[in-house]
Amino acid sequence: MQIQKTSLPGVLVLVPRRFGDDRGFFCESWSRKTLHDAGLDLPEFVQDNHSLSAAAGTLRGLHFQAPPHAQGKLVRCGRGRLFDVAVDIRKGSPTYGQWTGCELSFENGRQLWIPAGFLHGFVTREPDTEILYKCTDYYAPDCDGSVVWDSIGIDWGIAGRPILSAKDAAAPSLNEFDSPFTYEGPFDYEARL
Ligand SMILES: Cc1cn([C@H]2C[C@H](O)[C@@H](COP(=O)(O)OP(=O)(O)O[C@H]3O[C@@H](C)C(=O)[C@@H](O)[C@H]3O)O2)c(=O)[nH]c1=O
Repeated sequence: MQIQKTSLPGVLVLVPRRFGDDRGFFCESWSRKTLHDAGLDLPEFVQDNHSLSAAAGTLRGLHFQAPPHAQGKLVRCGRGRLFDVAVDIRKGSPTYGQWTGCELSFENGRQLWIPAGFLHGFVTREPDTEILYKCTDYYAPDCDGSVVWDSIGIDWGIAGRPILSAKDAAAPSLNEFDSPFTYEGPFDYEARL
């Protein structure tokens, strides 16, 4: 398992080991023990999500759940290719409003760890792209929130407008948004990695 820091402290790229053979490959896509041995203890995951986006250029986000149901997410791509993005929305954070992104694909097997206190969104780069992610809290529609995709200066790598849900198209901009998260200092694991 490789663990790589990103430009946003707290957000990590994880690359599980793949064992290839004549049949294809095998990989442990999640192992609490392997991560613990590498110095990374993530919160407990309680829900796994899976979605399919039929067309390339489909953008879902930027989403969060507010406390007390804030979610950390461990994201990977099951089929196809997508560009996954995290944005720090913790008030008082030295990196408030900053974003980082990573291409996740079936081919590269990368995963992105996005802690609570960050927006999450992605755009698909191939038709029929599947995303799979583990969440640290259950879906709580009353705590669901979003920020519009084009109010942060993210380079999504797309030409023209993406395909959006009506809800995502009508989301507030980052400037209009009052974040429910507050910065509580650096994540313990950053110093250990
Ligand atoms: C997120 C979610 C949605 N739903 C339902 C609500 C709705 O009827 C339908 C589709 O929901 P949405 O349009 O919100 O789906 P989607 O736009 O794919 O939302 C997801 O986007 C990515 C970026 C995330 O980070 C996720 O946490 C989630 O917010 O699924 C659940 O039952 N459980 C869930 O956990």
